[in-house]
Amino acid sequence: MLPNTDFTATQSYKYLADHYIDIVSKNLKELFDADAERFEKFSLQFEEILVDYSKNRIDDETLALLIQLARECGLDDAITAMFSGQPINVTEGRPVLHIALRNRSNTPILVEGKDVMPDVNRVLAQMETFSHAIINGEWKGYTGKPITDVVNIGIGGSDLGPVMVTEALKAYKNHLNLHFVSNVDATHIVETLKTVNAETTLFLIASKTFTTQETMGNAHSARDWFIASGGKDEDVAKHFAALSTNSEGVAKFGIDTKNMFEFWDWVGGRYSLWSAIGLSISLSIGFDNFIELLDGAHAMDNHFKTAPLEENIPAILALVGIWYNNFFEAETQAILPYDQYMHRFAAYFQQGDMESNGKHVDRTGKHVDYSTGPIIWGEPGTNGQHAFYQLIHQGTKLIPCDFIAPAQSHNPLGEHHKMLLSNFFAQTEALMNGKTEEVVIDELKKAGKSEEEISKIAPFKVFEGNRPTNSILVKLITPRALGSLIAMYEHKIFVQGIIWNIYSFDQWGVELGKQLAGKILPELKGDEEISSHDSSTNGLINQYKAWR
Ligand SMILES: O=P(O)(O)OC[C@H]1O[C@H](O)[C@@H](O)[C@@H](O)[C@@H]1O
Repeated sequence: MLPNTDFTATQSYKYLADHYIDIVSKNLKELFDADAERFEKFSLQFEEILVDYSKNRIDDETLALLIQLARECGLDDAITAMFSGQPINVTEGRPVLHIALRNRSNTPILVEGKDVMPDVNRVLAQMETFSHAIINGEWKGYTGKPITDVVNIGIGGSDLGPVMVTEALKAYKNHLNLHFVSNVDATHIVETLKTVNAETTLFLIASKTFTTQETMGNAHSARDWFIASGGKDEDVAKHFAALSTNSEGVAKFGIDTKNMFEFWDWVGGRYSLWSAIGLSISLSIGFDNFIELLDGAHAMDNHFKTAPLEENIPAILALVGIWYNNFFEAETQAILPYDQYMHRFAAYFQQGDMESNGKHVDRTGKHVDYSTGPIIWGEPGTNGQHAFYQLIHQGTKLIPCDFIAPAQSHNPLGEHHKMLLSNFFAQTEALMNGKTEEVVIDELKKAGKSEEEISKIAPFKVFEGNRPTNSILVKLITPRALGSLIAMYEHKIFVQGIIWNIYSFDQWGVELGKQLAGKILPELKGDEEISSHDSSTNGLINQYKAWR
C-alpha cells in the first residue's frame, strides 16, 4: 500500500525551507556562471528525448534534498505498489494499471491473484483485426460501402487522449477522416453529422462507465440520425462500436457486445488512451503505429521503475515542480509545445494533472495545509508568444514553463522549422537572462534617445529574468517518442501525488455538479416558477424559462 507521510513534517522539508532562503536570493544566470558543467549535470537523455532542467532555480543541494524528500515520502515503495497491481486507488478500491495496457514485455501483472495480461492482449488482438478491416475497407457499411469516417463520441478521458494523440500524430494518418464529439451542446454533434454520410460512417461510443450524460445523449442522437438517414436497427451493428468497461450498459444501448472493446476498472479515464479507448488512434494511424505508441510508453515505464531517482526523469520533473509549488508558491505550470501537431497536449494534461492532483484532503482524510496540484495551461508556441508570454516575462507571477520541441519537423518547409526553433531556444534564454536596466539604457542611447526620454521609458523595458523553464527537445515526434512523453508526464503526476500524500486516481470533484445538474434538468421542463434554490440560481433558471 501507499506510504502515508506528511511531507511538510519530514527532515528534508525543513532543510529545503532553509535552503530556499539561500536559493531565492540567487540568480539563474549566476548559477550558470558559477558552474561550467551545469547543463551536463542537470540534463538527462532518454532515447531520443533530451530533458534539460538546468534553467531551474536549483543547485546540487536543492536536488539532493528533493531526492531525500522523495525517499522520506516512500516514493520507491509507491512505485513498486503501482507496478505490482496493489489497490492504490483506495477511495475507489482499485489498482492503477495503465502500465499493464502497454506492458509490452508481457510479464504477468496480478490483480487479486489473476494475471491481467491475457485480457489486455486479447483486446489488443481484437483492436488489430478490427482496425485492419476498417482501414482496408473489408468492413462494409449497410449499403456495402467501406467506412470513410470515424466519429468518436466520448468526453473527458474518453475524448481528450484520442484527440490529442491523433492530432499529434497526424503525420502518420491514413485516409480515414476522424471526428470527435464530446460536448453535450447539440452544436457539436449536429455540426459533425453535417460532414458525414451514414452509409460510410462508424461511430465509436467511448465511455468507461457508459453512463456519462453527455456521451449517452450524443450516442442516442447519433443513432437517431443514423436511422433517420436510412439505416435500419439491424444495420446498427455495422456502424456502432462501444469502448467500455460496462457490457450491460452497452447491450442496453443496443450495441452488439461483439462490437464491444473492453477495458477494466483498473484503468483511470484520464489514463485510458492506451486501452480500447485508443481505438480511434489505431484506426487513424494504423495498429502498428498504435503499438509503437505503447512501446514508447512501456520504455518510459521501465525507466521510471528502474532508474535511480537522481537520473529518473519523471521523478526529477515532479520534484522540481514541487520546489516551485510548495516553496516558491507558484500556482500554475505552463506546457508550451513548439509543435503545431501537439496543439492539444496542454489541454490533455489539464485533465491528466488537475483531475489527478486537484485534491484538498490527504490520504488520511485530513484537510491539507499546503498547496497541491498546480493549474496546468498552455498553447503551442509561437502563438502563445503573441498572446500571454508578456505576463510570463514581465508579470508578477512566477510561472514555471515546460518548453517542448522536435528537432526535426514532419513538414520541413523552407526555413519554417529553424524560425520555430529559434523562438524555442530564445524564449528560455530570455526568461532566464532577462534584460537589465543598464542594457536597456545602453540600447536607448544607441538609438539616439535623450536622457529624459530614456529615464521615462527604461523601467518598462526591463526584464527581471530569473524565470525557470524546462526544455524538452525530441528528435522527431514519432508514435514511440510521443508514447514516452505522455508516460513521462503521467509518472510526474504520480510522483507529485505521492509527495503531497493525496490520492491521485479518483475524481470525486466531478460528482457534485453532475448531481445538481440531474436535479435541475427536470425543473427546466415545465413552465412553473422555480424557488427551490438560492435566489441567484432561481433567478437565472426563471430568466432562462422566460427567454427560451
Ligand atoms: O468514460 P466515461 O465513463 O464516460 O467518463 C468520462 C469522464 O467523466 C468524468 O468527468 C470523470 O470521471 C472523468 O475522469 C472521465 O474521463
